[in-house]
Amino acid sequence: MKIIKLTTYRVPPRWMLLKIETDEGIVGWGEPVIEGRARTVEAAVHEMTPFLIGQDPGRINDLWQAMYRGGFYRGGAILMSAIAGIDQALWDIKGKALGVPVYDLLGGRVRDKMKMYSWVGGDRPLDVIAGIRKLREVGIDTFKMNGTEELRMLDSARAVDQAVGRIAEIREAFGNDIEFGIDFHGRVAAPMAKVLLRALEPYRPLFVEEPVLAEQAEYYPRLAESTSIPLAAGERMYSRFEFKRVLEQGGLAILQPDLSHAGGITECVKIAAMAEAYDVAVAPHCPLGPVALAACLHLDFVSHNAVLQEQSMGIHYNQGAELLDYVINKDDFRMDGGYIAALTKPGLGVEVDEERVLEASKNAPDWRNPLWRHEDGSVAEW
Ligand SMILES: O=C(O)[C@H](O)[C@@H](O)[C@@H](O)[C@H](O)CO
Ligand SMILES: [Mg+2]
Repeated sequence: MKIIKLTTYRVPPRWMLLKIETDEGIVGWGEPVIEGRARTVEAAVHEMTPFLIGQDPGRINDLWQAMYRGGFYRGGAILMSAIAGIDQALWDIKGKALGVPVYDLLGGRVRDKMKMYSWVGGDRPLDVIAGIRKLREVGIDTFKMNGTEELRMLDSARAVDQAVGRIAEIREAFGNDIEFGIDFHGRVAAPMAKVLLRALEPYRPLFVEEPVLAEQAEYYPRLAESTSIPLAAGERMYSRFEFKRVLEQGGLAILQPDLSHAGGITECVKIAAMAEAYDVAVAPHCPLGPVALAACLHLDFVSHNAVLQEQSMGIHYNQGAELLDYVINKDDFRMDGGYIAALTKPGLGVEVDEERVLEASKNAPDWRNPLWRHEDGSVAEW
């Protein structure tokens, strides 16, 4: 079998889908994208295309190594997202060619169902209680929200009380009937991280995500010493070589590699295995589309240490299209009591509605995240 064509489709709300065609008629889908940089990743995918045309799609490991090492410069959000989407599509092709779901190519399922969580509140954590109430009606009991609005490197007791007050209200309203992660979203600088973690301690969040920016990873062990709250990070780390360092230094209880940013299934399965050796859990990051989610689920179903899966249904970013709008087999993504069953169709298990994708790609917006500024006019982490 040979790869004959790669086609990219930028689609609302902010995703990009990649279709890889082969000379035997089998087609694979991937989701190479960095939110807000879809066109840059698209260019990276098209730069890799001449190398891929004519190659055997079944030699996923060799193609991955050649894409990663062959260009001399390597790693980073753009190149690893391009490789990720191509990798996902290659696994999709291999599974379809052999008539088995990707998890069966990786040794089979370690679980019967996977625990999911949903976002509540938006860029600024608003109406969280109402959001939780609504999702609990459909059996969701695990949530994630932003922990703060803009936060200065050194901010006030009032800002801390505001952040903590919201969390206190959640525990007040729902007790231990629900669990929730708090995403600091990189908005909290090291001086404030310890203050906030200490203040949140009594409310026992399930985890705090990106307690500091990924470029401040050396703080993870120090922050972990100061709190019993499990710390999570990973959406802005792009290869096992980055995750190696945070595992060696300790501090993270949960790794959150993104299957569309960190080299795809081939790389993230390795990252999950590395984490297991350090007794660290994995909870793949996935605020994206259905192909990215499917790739996450195949990793979840073969990883003993996979504990939670993010999905974007109802997320504040999904303006203009929802998680399953481009999917024909919507029922396969049904959640039951906050869990999802394995995707059992051959390959990734996503039947892409190609017509819908083509139509939507005709006027895809160039999504950008907002540029936030503090009251003094300086740039604030979003
Ligand atoms: O945890 C999450 O989902 C992420 O922090 C998410 O909010 C960001 O990755 C966003 O998609 C960036 O544009
Ligand atoms: Mg996050």
